[in-house]
Amino acid sequence: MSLADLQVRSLGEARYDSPLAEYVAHRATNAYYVAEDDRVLIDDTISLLASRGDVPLDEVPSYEPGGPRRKIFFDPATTKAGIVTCGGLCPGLNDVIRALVLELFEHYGVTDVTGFRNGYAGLAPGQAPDPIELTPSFVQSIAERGGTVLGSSRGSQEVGVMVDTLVDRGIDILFVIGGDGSMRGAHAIHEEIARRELSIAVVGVPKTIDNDIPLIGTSFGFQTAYAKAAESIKAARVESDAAVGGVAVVKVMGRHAGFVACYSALAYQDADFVLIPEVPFSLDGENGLLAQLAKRVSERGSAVIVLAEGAGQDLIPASRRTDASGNQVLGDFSGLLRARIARDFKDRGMPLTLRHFDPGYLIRSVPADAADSVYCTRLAQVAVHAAMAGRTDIVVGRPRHRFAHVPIEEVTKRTQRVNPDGDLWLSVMESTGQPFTMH
Ligand SMILES: Nc1ncnc2c1ncn2[C@@H]1O[C@H](COP(=O)(O)OP(=O)(O)OP(=O)(O)O)[C@@H](O)[C@H]1O
Ligand SMILES: O=P(O)(O)OC[C@H]1O[C@](O)(CO)[C@@H](O)[C@@H]1O
Repeated sequence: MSLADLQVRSLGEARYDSPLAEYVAHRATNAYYVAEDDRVLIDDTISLLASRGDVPLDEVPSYEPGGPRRKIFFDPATTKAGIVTCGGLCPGLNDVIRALVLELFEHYGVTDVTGFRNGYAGLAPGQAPDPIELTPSFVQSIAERGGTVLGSSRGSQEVGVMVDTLVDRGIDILFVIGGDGSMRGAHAIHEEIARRELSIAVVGVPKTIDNDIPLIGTSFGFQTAYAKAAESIKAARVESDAAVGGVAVVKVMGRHAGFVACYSALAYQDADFVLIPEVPFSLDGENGLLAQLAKRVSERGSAVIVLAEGAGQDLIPASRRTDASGNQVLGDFSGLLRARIARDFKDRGMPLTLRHFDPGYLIRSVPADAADSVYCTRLAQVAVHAAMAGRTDIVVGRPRHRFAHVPIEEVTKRTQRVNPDGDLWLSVMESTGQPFTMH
């Protein structure tokens, strides 16, 4: 694996003493890693990888550590910040908004924070309701509910128009909470800002319940989401165990990445088969899924299949994966699978009670659990420290268990997938007992 040196952009030289300067000075003398020059290799990453001989020292990524800086770029007294949430929902969005606002107000003394409504549409005049003023009292209780108080959207907006809005409103810092598409948008906004030679920081807090954004560690809300999906799998197990020839199909989100399916299936080890987009399989044939399923039901009396929504797409006729305009869409493999199971059990003369569970939107609309809420708070704090220090065109994340700044372009270059040869998939195989190949 060749790992890039992750160059972080900054708006310019830090000019003001940070309100947290005293704490930073204290930390610099006690730090696990030396943060004095704001650009260091993470010590434990180097020693771990180098000691294992996995990666040559010069290929270890140099993430810039997250955290407060002694000097900052923006004057808190005059700084105006904006927050926008884009893309699909994810547990913890309100937690991130809340923590951004509290950190800005309470630790930096920034008192002007605008919440743009309905995603990037809120940055295009006339496309969304007026922005709202975000204050500590407004955000105090918002994390009790799922979703986002700001609203979200997926529409397409002119980058130049969005930057015009930032300029018109005097915004110095834009926080973008969203998925890979939103981060591409954030990078495009940064490019336009740079082209106009403006000093506006763009900092992303990556969001995806699919956990498919690379280099950031686990994404916030992911744990809450798979825990919710695991409840459906547990229910599916109970239902199928109590039925004659009980088979349950639990469809979970995951268009291109099967992380939700893997983790939710591992949670209570209630699944017999996990199907993910990264691992192809056949329905027919001696080792195909249908034969394996019949075998499992004969032996155990029931079976639970956890299906990531993007799995099995290659088994659906192309015409059912294309919309009226010719665009590729997600085909209904769950429907096809259930039809094939019904036919197969009938052909085999086996009794069947087939149940379908679709936790779908439920898993992403719930509030964050305590662990995710903590994670959201810490990510938001790191995002505020980064922005106040003038970092731009970055996202915050926790690669290798260290909060860090990662250039936006690095996280949007590729998407993270379950490695079919990796230890997560091995755990799934061990837990379910399904064969490594089903062809
Ligand atoms: N290259 C780009 N330039 C400008 N805006 C973009 C770009 N790519 C995506 N966007 C905008 O980002 C917003 C969110 O994108 P998208 O719908 O892909 O969701 P997402 O952030 O990937 O979240 P999810 O993970 O839920 O899909 C949309 O408003 C979209 O127009
Ligand atoms: O229905 P929506 O909002 O377009 O979102 C569905 C998609 O969003 C995600 O939750 C996140 O990208 C996917 O797992 C899912 O396919």
